Amino acid sequence: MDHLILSKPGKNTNCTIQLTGSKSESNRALILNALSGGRVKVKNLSSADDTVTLAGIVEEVKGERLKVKDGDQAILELPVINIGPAGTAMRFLTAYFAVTGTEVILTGTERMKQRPIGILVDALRSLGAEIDYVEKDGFPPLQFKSSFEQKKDKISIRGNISSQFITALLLVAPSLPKGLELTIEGELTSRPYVEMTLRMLQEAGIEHHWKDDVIKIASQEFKDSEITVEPDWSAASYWYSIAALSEKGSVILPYLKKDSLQGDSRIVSIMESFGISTEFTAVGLQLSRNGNSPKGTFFDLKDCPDLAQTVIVCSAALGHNATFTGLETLKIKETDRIAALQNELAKIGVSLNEDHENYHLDCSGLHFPDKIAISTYEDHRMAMAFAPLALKINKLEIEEPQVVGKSYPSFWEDLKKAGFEIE
Ligand SMILES: O=C(O)C1=C[C@@H](OP(=O)(O)O)[C@@H](O)[C@H](O)C1
Ligand SMILES: C=C(OP(=O)(O)O)C(=O)O
Repeated sequence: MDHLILSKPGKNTNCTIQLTGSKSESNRALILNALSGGRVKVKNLSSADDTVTLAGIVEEVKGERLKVKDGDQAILELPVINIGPAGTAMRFLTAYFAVTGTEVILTGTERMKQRPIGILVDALRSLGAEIDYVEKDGFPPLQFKSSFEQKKDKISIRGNISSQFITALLLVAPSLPKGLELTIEGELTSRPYVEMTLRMLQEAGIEHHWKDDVIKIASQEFKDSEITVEPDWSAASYWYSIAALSEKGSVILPYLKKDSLQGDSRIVSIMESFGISTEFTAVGLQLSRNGNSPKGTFFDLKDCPDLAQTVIVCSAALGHNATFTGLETLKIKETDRIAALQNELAKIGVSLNEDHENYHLDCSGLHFPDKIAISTYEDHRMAMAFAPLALKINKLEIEEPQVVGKSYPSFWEDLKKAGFEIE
């Protein structure tokens, strides 16, 4: 399907939506399951395409079907594993293949070949891994060699490009013969994702020690354990935006927890500023409008970059001028999300202007045409962040709507449950 047209005849929204499992938790759990030889079990895995892809690869690797046999014959060619657009899985598998000495080539989409990985490769090489770049230095595809011998246990890594590099190293750390002492240099971006990793390792029986910029994990065994993946808070954020743009109503999202491992649960406090109250009830999280008009004017999203599109588009649609910071990493995600937001917000007369580390949202020209078409740039979050605009625009065309599959395959079906019409 090259596009769909979204409309919302009634402006009240009342629904209960069962969200799929967290993509971030699921991807970590799959790596822990593989490294622990199945001792760490996983429940409620996400149905996100990225997780399904990673699960399939991990299954193949566990079954050793990827191993190239030399025997009497010369090795013909290495297995090529294509991770598609899944950045988290790309980074986690890089560490996994490196330290398990799995001889493969790991590649992804054209966009994946533009997403940096050099910092992680350098770190793994200094630990002793043999990894080559197949095309361009610093970027996928990567080629892994069949052996790994740990050379050292103390390494440093820059923290401000992607926390996924740090998580990737932490996940494999307990399986390293000498363990790992990781020093994070400079600022740490997306910090809650590192905390999530350490908390999940803890659930799997792995101790760590984190003081200032140094995280230590000794070589140790996983324990028999079971990880239950919580629903995805990044996915929940689109429902917050829908509630904020609806006239009235309430949305119930079962099984989301107050004490979540996911940093994107910060959407609760961010959306307080946009007039949405959250209650944790017996049936799940219930969000509803409290009648207050938007009030916050400065939002730091360094800890929760995946919320940026949701919050910026919602603020724009409410005509609420605000300043956002902590958006540096958005340029190297599924697309350059800053450029994508600027292009698409211009269609409703809103601009997002860079000013050193800040971005100012200027809604002075806000208008809602009867019909607009939103481009999605192969980015699930562009499609989902703009979809709530159907509450303001009669016919909202979303191009390449299947992009949502990356993290939230049932997104359009769920919108129908909430009274959206889709042509
Ligand atoms: O570890 C994770 O699961 C993730 C970390 C974040 O990436 P960065 O650390 O690159 O910001 C986030 O944007 C991504 O969607 C998921
Ligand atoms: C950045 C994201 O994912 P990844 O880095 O895993 O591709 C995302 O889901 O918004």
